[in-house]
Amino acid sequence: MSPRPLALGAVADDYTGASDLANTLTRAGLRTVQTIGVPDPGLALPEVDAVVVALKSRSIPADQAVERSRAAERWLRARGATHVLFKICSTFDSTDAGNIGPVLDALRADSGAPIALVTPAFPETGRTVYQGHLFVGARPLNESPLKDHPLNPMRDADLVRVLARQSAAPVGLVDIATVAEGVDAVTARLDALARSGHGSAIADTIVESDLEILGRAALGHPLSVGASGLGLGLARALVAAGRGSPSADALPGEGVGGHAACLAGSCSQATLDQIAAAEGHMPVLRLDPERLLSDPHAVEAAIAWAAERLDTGPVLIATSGTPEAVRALQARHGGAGIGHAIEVANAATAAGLVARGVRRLVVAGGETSGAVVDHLGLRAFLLGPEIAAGVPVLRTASGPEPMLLALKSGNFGGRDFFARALALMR
Ligand SMILES: Nc1ncnc2c1ncn2[C@@H]1O[C@H](COP(=O)(O)OP(=O)(O)OP(=O)(O)O)[C@@H](O)[C@H]1O
Ligand SMILES: O=C(O)[C@@H](O)C(=O)CO
Repeated sequence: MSPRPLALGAVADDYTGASDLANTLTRAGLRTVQTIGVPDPGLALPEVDAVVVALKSRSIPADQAVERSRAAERWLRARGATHVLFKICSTFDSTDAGNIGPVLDALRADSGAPIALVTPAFPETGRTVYQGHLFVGARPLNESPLKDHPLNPMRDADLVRVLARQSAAPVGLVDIATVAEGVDAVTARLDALARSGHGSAIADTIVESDLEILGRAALGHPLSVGASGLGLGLARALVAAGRGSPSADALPGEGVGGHAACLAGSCSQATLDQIAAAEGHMPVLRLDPERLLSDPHAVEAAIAWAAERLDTGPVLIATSGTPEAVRALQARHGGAGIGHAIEVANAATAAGLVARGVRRLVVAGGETSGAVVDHLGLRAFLLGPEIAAGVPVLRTASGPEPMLLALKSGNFGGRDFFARALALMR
């Protein structure tokens, strides 16, 4: 029997962002699975309302991001998705070279969409958009910690301007006054912008009810671009239209046993605070990135350090550094490419931990999570309980031995995140 058509398809540009979205969709009433890349034909997926295809395409060359996103979109449409959400970061992580604009342009061309509604807003985590400007809490994006991001420092809060530098077509604005007027006003504004040659429009969003309006308006087109907030709006609109599942709840927190460990490669302020808090209740190894780069045995030594302690409880291994330390390291080694070498080391550490019996793994950082999940060869995840806004427990949906993972976006979670995650992962 062929599976029933998907109510919603999503292409996510990183793995933590994908789990954030899958969490939101599940909680809003869509049964959801997260796949890593386009699923192989042999991968058995449960019957679901939504599939989030996770890519690691945020910080790769734009042409590769476009190619992978198009393949994911084709797969989702072949599974019956009439609307596809391109899931980007709620802090619009990108550079002038992309990859949000180039992927948006390509998916819009493929889907025949005249225009795509775009909003990274996620009010639950403090991301709002006003007059096209993105705020992180009370600060504009360019004054938030994102200005110091190791891979894509965000130094302009005006998203109409940011996206216009990346997209081939003009970018318009759906302002908050239009959103406040309701779905018909947003639809009319999108139509007018499309008629005047705009390919996309940044939509203002202050509170969750704005997202419900935007979700309903976005469903009138085949493509939209946004973070979990827009996912919430789309899911609520679909559930209201009878496309959800009464039993869409996350899985109960079934235990998998085994050892537990945490890995941090994110250098975001939230993660730095969480590592400091973890030092109060578990052994923490701060890996010196210089040593990682120069000593071929550094990863092995870190795994041995962990192996001596895992019998007595979870451990945390972190490469994360302060903005000053990151800048100094990048200056010494000539650029942000150094991040990739550190991701490779974190992935090798994860594999060593799993080989020593770790079955519950918390990873902080989107790129870091991508490197770890790829190296471990994990293919799909089912959704478990929510640890913090945007971060669910994930359970592997394939492979011989089940594992529980938490893939934390750098800026998400409170100070006690690692303890909370481990308490829910038994
Ligand atoms: N001490 C360090 N100095 C410089 N770069 C580092 C250091 N430690 C880790 N990195 C690199 O910084 C980057 C952090 O990106 P990552 O996506 O993992 O975290 P994040 O950006 O905070 O999370 P998210 O993308 O979910 O917001 C990775 O490439 C990682 O390898
Ligand atoms: O939208 C967010 O902020 C997150 O899901 C994410 O993508 C960070 O990497």
